[in-house]
Amino acid sequence: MAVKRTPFIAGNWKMNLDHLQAIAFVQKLAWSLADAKHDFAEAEVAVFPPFTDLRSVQTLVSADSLPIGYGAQDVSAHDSGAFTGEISGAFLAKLDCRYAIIGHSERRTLHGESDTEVNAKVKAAHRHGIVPVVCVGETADDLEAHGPSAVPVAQLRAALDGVDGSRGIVVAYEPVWAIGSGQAATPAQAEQVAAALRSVIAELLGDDVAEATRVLYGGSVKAANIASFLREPNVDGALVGGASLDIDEFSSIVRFKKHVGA
Ligand SMILES: O=C(CO)COP(=O)(O)O
Repeated sequence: MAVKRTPFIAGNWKMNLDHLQAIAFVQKLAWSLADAKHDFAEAEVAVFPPFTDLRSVQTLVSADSLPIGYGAQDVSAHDSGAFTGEISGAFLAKLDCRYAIIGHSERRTLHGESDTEVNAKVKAAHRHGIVPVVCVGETADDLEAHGPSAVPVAQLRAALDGVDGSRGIVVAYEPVWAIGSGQAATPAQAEQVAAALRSVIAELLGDDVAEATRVLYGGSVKAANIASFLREPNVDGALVGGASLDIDEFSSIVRFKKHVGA
């Protein structure tokens, strides 16, 4: 029987908004969605602030029982020890983080994060009950040389090696050339890769996990294009960068059904 996957709209703030700005933002986002009578069964919402904001966001979400999830933008592959500057999944779990983004292309490119490290981080998140949001995606050169699916598929295979699928994962397909460029993939391109990624999940973790796993698209998602992605059968939401920093725009993306008449 087909599982209904709840669409997931995730806002990756990257290195933006300090903890005071984060509190104001999350409060206003919650008001905006409440005003619009957003049904969270129609779309789950989570924000991914910088590490230094997480305690403040936790306190606000918990005190006001806000229906907004949150997660970290990275997690250490290690649980504790002499790893200066790293953040353990144990600490994130203590802050009730539901998710952690792992293997974002900015970490792969700017910090040389390898497929092996991404795999170790996925396992570290699982050890602490955190759902990894595993990011994969090809560069413009990869696209030209290998087509759209080859690199994301290879990255996902490596990321999921030896992973226990019963602990939950989210996969985000983010073509590097579409990130921050204003030039999103077409919905058909996103669907093609999302379907290929779902096949990898089925092969490595089983059909039930593949059926239940949300595959997101990320890269220049805006209120104006979100509905076209969500119409695709294998695209279950979006990982939003720049547009997640604007309350009206992000709230509008979350309410994707309302503004395009989808
Ligand atoms: O990298 C992204 C989210 O992780 C996408 O960023 P943009 O939405 O700014 O293109």
